Amino acid sequence: MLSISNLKKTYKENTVLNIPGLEIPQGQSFGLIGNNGAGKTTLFRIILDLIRATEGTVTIDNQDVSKTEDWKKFTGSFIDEKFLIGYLTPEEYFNFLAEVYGLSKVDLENFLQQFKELFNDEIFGHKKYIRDLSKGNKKKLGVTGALIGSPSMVLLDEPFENLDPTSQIRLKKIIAQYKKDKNVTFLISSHDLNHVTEISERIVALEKGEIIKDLSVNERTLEELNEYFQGNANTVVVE
Ligand SMILES: Nc1ncnc2c1ncn2[C@@H]1O[C@H](COP(=O)(O)OP(=O)(O)OP(=O)(O)O)[C@@H](O)[C@H]1O
Repeated sequence: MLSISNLKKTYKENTVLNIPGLEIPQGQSFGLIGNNGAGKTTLFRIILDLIRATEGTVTIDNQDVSKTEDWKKFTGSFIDEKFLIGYLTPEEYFNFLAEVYGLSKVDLENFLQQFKELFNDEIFGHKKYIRDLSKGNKKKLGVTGALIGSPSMVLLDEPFENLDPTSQIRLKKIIAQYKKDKNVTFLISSHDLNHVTEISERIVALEKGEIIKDLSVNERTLEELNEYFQGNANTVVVE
């Protein structure tokens, strides 16, 4: 269970995140949406203790993420390319992760087998450094890296961005499979309302750092979200 209490992030006088309370139970697939600058990445970065909140707490299984380390063992994440190691090849990168997470060579081969279709023969065997991969292939590598080591919670920031349509569908299948087989909690931010609605049981929308929608996904949700963002697009900004 991830629990957020009285969370605020302020830069100078500018409050960019203000979440009085939010609980995400184990195994929930949680979609986070919101326009540019709404606070999605800020929230993920606070959850992962990459930045500190100005006020409030985030706990994972009752452990304050800013004060404990245990949650790191079962939390996978991919926020951006800085999570990768550009001077390694993909093979070297996964060997490194396997060592960190205590996977044998066979464990690693079995793990990577699930991503064979997603990788589409473009990741391995090309003697390319990660820094030279395309944006989409870097994304595939990062998302795969977030799933190594049997995490029980996974945070992915914009996992579908830069992926071709076939890869988007393949990734959705992988996420659904992980959720079904391993009861993994997924926190996924996305600008793609179709994808995020399809893979989430619950969707939270942020606007200017505040939760303005918290929906259990049903057959009406996508329409509701489209109407909401369409309404925003029709709003005339008066300076
Ligand atoms: N270091 C910083 N200093 C000042 N303001 C910051 C800093 N980091 C983030 N912000 C501000 O916090 C707000 C939220 O940004 P954030 O990146 O979390 O939004 P987002 O919802 O992820 O946006 P996007 O969809 O564009 O990725 C923005 O207004 C941003 O300018």
